[in-house]
Parts: sequence; C-alpha cells; structure tokens
Amino acid sequence: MSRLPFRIVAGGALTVVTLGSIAGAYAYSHGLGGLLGTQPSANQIVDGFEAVSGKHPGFRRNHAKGVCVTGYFDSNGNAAPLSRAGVFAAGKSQVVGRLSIGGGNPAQADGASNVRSLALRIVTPGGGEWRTAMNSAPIFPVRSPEALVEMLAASRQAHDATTYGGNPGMDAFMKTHPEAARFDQWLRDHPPSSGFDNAAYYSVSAFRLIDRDGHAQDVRWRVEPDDTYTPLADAQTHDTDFLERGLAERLRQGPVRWHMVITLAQPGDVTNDATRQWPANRTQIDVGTLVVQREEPQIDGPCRDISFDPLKLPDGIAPSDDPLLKARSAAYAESHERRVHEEQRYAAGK
Ligand code: HEM
Repeated sequence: MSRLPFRIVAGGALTVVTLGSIAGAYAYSHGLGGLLGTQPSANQIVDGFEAVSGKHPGFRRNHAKGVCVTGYFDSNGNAAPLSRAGVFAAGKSQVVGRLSIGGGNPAQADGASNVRSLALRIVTPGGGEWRTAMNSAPIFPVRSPEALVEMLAASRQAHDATTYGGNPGMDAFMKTHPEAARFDQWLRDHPPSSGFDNAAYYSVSAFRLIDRDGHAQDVRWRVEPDDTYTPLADAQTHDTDFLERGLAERLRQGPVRWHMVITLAQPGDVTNDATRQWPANRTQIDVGTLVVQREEPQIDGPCRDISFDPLKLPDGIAPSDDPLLKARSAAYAESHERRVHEEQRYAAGK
C-alpha cells in the first residue's frame, strides 16, 4: 500500500491522513476474529498485512523497509536497583538493531512516512537477551487487538476510497473510537524527524521491572537522541530513500547515540492502555547510552532473520497487562516464519 496517493486524495482531511498512515503500518484484513469480537489469530493478522500491502516474499509483513544497525548498549547501572536483568548492570552489551518505517511495502517512499521505528536485540556478556521494537510516537491509536482489526478494516475502506472518493470507513471508526484522536493529535503536533538519527523511539506499551527481591515496578522506556531533532524538510517529502542514505552519511562522521530513559509509573497509572501517556511529572531515570556504529542493508545484514518480538525478555523484565503485547508476539512470529521460509525456498531455487 503506497501512502502517497492516500495523502493526496485525502487532501485537507488530516485525521484520515495521519490515521491512514499508521493504519498502513498496522493493517489487518477483515479477519473473522475481528468481526466476531474475538482475538484475531496470527494468521489472520499477517494475511491482513499481505492483503493491504501486497505480498513481498522474504520481507517483513510490516515495517518491511529498513536497515540493519550494530553497536552496543552501555549501561550506567542506574536501573540495577529496579531490575535484576544483566543488561542493567553497569557495562556494555552487544546490539543488533533495525531502523525502519511502517508498512508492508519494502519500496515505500520515506517521504510518505510519519512514524520511524527502532528495534533492538541486546545481548549481555552473560548471554541474557532483550528484544524491543519501538516507534517514534509514544502512544498507539488503539488499545486492543480487536479495535486494531476495526481500525485497519476502516483504513482499508479509506484506502479503497482513494480510488472511488470519500472515506466513510475511517470517519465511522473515529466516531466509535475517540481514543484514536489522541494519536492523531500527537502526529499533528510532532512532525516526523529529518532522519533516523534524530528521532526518539518509545516502547509505547508498559512493562515491569523485577528486582532481586521480586518487587515489580511498572515502567515504559524510550531512547532520546543526542542528535538534535529537526522536522522533515519539504524537499524530503518527495525523496524516496533519504533515511538510509542520511544515516550512512551521518555514521561517516562517527557513532550515533541515544540515552535510554525509563519512566516509573505511580500507583493508578494505567498499564493496559497504549493510547494514553502517563503524566509528565513521573520519575525519569537515564539508564545508559545506546551507541550505533554501523549500518548495513537488511537484505543480507545481521538483522535480517531476527524477529524483534516484544515478549522476548530477560529475567528481570516482564510484560505488563497490555493486550497488544501478546498479539504482537504472535504476529511477529508468523511474519518471521513466512519470510524465512521464502528465503529458504529462494535459496533452493524453488
Ligand atoms: C497488535 C498490534 C501490532 C501488530 C499486530 C503488529 C504487527 C507487526 C508485524 C507482523 C511486524 C513484522 C515482524 C517481523 O516480520 O519480524 C511488525 C514489526 C514491527 N512493529 Fe509492530 N505490530 C503491532 C504494534 C506495534 C507497536 C505498539 C509498536 C511500537 C512500540 C510496533 C513496532 C514495530 C516495529 C519497530 C517493527 C519492526 C521490527 C523489525 O525491525 O523487525 N508494533 N509489527
């Protein structure tokens, strides 16, 4: 699904433009599960991505366009009292990551994307492993997989409507899901960054840190760039591939750094609703520095076969009750299964 025609046809209907963009990134089909109000299966979800974006063998079914990165995470030890995970002990852990844009089309134009993403696999010297996939928006448009199914069905109608005029599906969705307006407003207030290097990336969902005595603290995390945020320039909106090119140019000057910051929830803060941010006065702890030293094409780079499953967590980090997490884990596994099989068939000449 190309987002550019959608933007043009949608014209002044900014709500539809921005939601249409994220819907492109998280598209489901009209799966039976969604229609019946039950959890959609991973198969239905991934079939849905293919229905919206077309089938692109060997590529991720969402966030298909991206680049592999490598480097390390240098923990300063500040989170060690809160979590027994080895990654938070002071010292360095290896990182293989991926920077991407949403959507299932690997040839999508960068200029049409208003959300950037960063996925990390962090492996400690002791072998503990933490995977996280983050977006440049701190909230998500919907709070449940069922609502996501509805939104994506609506976005599909809106996409079809680019050909036939009007967007009744998305208008109807916005009426029944007013929570999605928060995400829409956030995108309007925060133009996308001019590069991969100068965006912040957020866990969106809440997680729990578990200390050595078994005490749990609800948290969210983000990485804040050392590079100064600048908004996308007008000329970039017409540029298909500036993100990877810009990152390669930036890395020629030296490593790119982000500070990892953990936000501590207070009792009563909701942990099962990714459409809501916590109040701004919550305690924030800088827990270390993410350093990206190198980028490589995803086609044969070290991130190619990794599934950045948000539930692949080390001892000391646990999931929250956010219902998006299980749906994501299942869908990422199904997408991974399909693309790795396709690679194998291609390699075998079948
Ligand atoms: C129920 C909600 C969601 C579903 C069904 C979903 C689905 C998917 C799928 C199928 C992939 C491709 C996985 C692969 O082939 O390895 C993917 C990638 C990704 N998703 Fe989601 N997603 C959801 C929510 C989110 C949220 C809330 C975030 C932000 C925190 C997010 C961030 C990402 C990122 C960064 C990637 C790219 C990972 C990589 O580089 O391999 N997703 N998503």
